[in-house]
Amino acid sequence: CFVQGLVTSGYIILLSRVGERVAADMRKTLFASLLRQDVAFFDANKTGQLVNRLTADIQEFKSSFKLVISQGLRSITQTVGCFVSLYIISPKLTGLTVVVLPCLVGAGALFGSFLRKLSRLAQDQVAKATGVADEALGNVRTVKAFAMEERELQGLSSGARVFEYLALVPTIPLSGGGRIPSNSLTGRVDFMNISFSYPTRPGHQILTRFNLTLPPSKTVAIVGESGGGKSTVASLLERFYDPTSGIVMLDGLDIRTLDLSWLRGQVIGFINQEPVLFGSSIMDNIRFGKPEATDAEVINAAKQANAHLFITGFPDGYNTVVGERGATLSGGQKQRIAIARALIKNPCILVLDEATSALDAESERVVQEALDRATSGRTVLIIAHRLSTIQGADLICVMSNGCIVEVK
Ligand SMILES: Nc1ncnc2c1ncn2[C@@H]1O[C@H](COP(=O)(O)OP(=O)(O)OP(=O)(O)O)[C@@H](O)[C@H]1O
Repeated sequence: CFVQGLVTSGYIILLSRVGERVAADMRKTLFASLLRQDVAFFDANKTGQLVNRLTADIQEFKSSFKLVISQGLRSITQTVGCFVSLYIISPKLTGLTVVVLPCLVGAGALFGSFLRKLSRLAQDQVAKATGVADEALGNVRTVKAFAMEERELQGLSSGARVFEYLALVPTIPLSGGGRIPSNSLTGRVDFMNISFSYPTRPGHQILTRFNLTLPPSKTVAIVGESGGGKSTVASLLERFYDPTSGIVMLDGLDIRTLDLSWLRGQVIGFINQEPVLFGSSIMDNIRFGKPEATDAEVINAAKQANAHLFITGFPDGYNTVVGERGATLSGGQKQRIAIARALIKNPCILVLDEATSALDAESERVVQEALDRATSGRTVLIIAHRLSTIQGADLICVMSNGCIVEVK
C-alpha cells in the first residue's frame, strides 16, 4: 500500500505539472488571440472582463485536470496492485483472470456498441416519426384538402398523443355517399341560402343567407373586406365545415350526400395563400396530389404550373429535398409546386384562396401565368385582394356582412 501510495502521489505531482504546462500554453495562446482582436485595444473595460473570465476558466481547467488525472491514476495503480497481490496468492487463478477478463470486457464493448447502434437507429426513427406527425398535424388542412388522411397514418409511432388525435371521430365522415361519374360531372356549384357560424364561436354569424352560383367552366372571384367570410365560403365548399343552414350543391346534388374523399381527392383542387409543402423531395410533394401518378405525370403537372424550369435547374432536379415546410424554396417556387400538386389530380373545380397575395410582383407574374393556364376549362372560385388576380374573372362578387352585395 505504501509503495502504491508513493507511486500514485509521484504520478499525480508529475502529471499536474504537465497539466500546468498545458494550461500555461493555453493561456498564452488565448491571450495572443485576444490581443489580435481590435476590440481589446479600444475597450479596456471589456478586455479586463475577458481576462478575468479567462483566468477563472484556466483555474477551473487546472483543478478539473488534476482531479481527473489523480482519479485515473489511482484506479490504474490499484488495478495493478490487485493483480500483483492476486499473483502472489495464486498464479494459476491470476492467469485465468488475465485470459477471461479481456474476453468479458471485449464482449461487453461489442454488446455496448451494438446497443448504441440500435439506440441511434431508434432515435432516428423517433425523429422521423415526430417530423411526419408534426407536419401531418400542423398541415392538417392541406392533408384534408387532398384526402390523404389514410396515408399520413405512416407517423403512428410518434406517441400516445397522436393516437388520441387519430381516435377522434370526424364529425364529417370521410367516406360513404355518392360519386358523380367524371364524364357527366360539369362542376356547377350552388351555395343556397347559407348561414354559418364557426362551432367555436356559435354566437358570431359569419355568413347570412349567402347565395352564389359558380357556373361550369367559369371563373368567379369574391372580393370584400378582410374578415368578411370569403375564405369561409371556400371552407364550406371543401366541407371543412357544414353550414348551419342552407345547402351547398355540386351539379344539383347536396354535397353532404357525396363521398367526401372523392370530393376532396378528385373534384376540388385547393391552392391557398401560404402553400404548405412537406419536408420531402419535390417529386414526392407534387405526387401528394395523386399518389399513383407516374414520373411523367408529375413532370407534366410541373410544366403546367411553370415549375419545370426552376426544378430542373437544381442539381438534384425533382429529387431536391425542399426542407421543413419547403424552407429552401422561395415563396413563388413553393406556390408553383403547390399548383402542380393541385393540378396533378386534374380537378374539375379549382379554389384559389389569395394564391398570389404573399408574392412580390415578379413572382406573382410567373405564378399568375401558371394559374391562368390552370384555370382554363375548370370551374374556378378565386378569393382575392389584388385587382391583378381577378382581371380574368367572368364574374366578380363583392361580399359584405356575410353575403353578396354586388355582382359585376
Ligand atoms: N376556424 C375558425 N374558428 C373561428 N372563427 C374563425 C375561424 N376561421 C375564421 N374565423 C372568423 O371568421 C371570420 C371570417 O373569416 P374569413 O377567413 O372567412 O375571412 P376573409 O374574408 O377570408 O378574410 P381575409 O380577407 O382577411 O382572409 C373572421 O372573423 C374570422 O376571425
